[in-house]
Amino acid sequence: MKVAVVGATGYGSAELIRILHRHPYADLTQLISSSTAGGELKEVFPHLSHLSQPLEVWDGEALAEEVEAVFFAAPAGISSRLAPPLAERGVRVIDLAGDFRLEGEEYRKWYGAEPPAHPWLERAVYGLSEWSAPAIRQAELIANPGCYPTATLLALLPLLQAGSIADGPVTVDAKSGISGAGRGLKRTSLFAEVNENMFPYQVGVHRHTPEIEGHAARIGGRETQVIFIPQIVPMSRGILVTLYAPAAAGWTGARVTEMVKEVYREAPFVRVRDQGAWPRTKDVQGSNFCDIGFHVDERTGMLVGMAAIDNLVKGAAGQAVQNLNLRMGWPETAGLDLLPQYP
Ligand SMILES: NC(=O)C1=CN([C@@H]2O[C@H](COP(=O)(O)OP(=O)(O)OC[C@H]3O[C@@H](n4cnc5c(N)ncnc54)[C@H](OP(=O)(O)O)[C@@H]3O)[C@@H](O)[C@H]2O)C=CC1
Ligand SMILES: CC(=O)N[C@@H](CCC(=O)OP(=O)(O)O)C(=O)O
Repeated sequence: MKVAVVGATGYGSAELIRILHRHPYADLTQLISSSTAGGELKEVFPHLSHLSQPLEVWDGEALAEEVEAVFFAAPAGISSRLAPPLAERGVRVIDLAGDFRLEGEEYRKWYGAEPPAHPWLERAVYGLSEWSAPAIRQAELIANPGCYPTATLLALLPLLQAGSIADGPVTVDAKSGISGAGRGLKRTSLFAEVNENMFPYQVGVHRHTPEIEGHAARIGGRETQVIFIPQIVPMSRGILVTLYAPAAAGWTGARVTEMVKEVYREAPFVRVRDQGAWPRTKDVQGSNFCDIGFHVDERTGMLVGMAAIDNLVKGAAGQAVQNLNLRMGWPETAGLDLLPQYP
């Protein structure tokens, strides 16, 4: 099946190209670029200098004729304009940006912009693959989750569903490699700012706060407030989320672990780690795995959940391909049988 990527010169696109290159059913025939149309892929990605693929200008009409699915890997605000006309014409859309993840009012408040026009915001399906597969299989437009919400929700949702944490806010301490900020030039992404440095940013105002809370309520069935503290750590890739909440009565670390193993028994990309074998970013690097682990501190009664993903794979391009696989009825793992790169 022919597919296209919009936003061809970014990190998310590079990862989509890597994954789709080995996909058995999807053929990446169109790369759409706003900055480099008319050029070639190898000009912007020297690591792909052996591939000759042109970068093309956006033409929605032509795209709808030529491909059956389009991945949007551009910043927020692009897909809300360009994706609905494609979806109207039956092209499957998978959006890596945040345009279709929040309800209208929330979007206005946290993105400071107008949400996508009715009815596409309502019709879009939030693509957390492990939790929304039946809806994803029918979806016209898939809102791929953000990287931090993916890691957080995969650890948090089983706890909410099983009642293993008491009511009250959940603290989400989240650390990310700098590729999460994209390939654009920013002072906070410079080597001298990131190397041998760690820093929180957007504390209390990050857009992933409403995304986590909204989908924790919608999927997990329980209103939950989160205190979300994103931080940059001196790595290229990887996210480690540690969440804290008071455990409900009777839940030990071992019991939580067994319960969550059962929840993800048939999920090919979620690996629930045994007590002591805690998730590590290097164990998932370059792969679509999310590793999660749980501890209940007997002295304080606090439950600690830990989740590691590669932000560009399970946090972006990998989950996007997983969602295409679900949508098309292909094996969920098609193109994604990537072992982590270690060390
Ligand atoms: N990096 C990550 O870990 C994750 C990213 N995401 C989301 O995925 C999307 C892509 O992210 P990522 O690849 O990291 O971002 P990058 O900044 O690396 O790339 C985005 C690309 O979008 C294109 N683009 C189109 N219009 C514009 C514009 N007005 N301004 C700037 N760029 C534009 C550019 O490609 P061209 O010039 O070829 O058009 C650019 O290279 C974003 O929405 C991001 O929030 C989601 C989860 C994780
Ligand atoms: C390290 C870093 O900067 N990370 C990005 C999150 C990447 C992501 O998931 O972005 P979207 O929700 O916009 O798709 C950030 O904090 O904005």
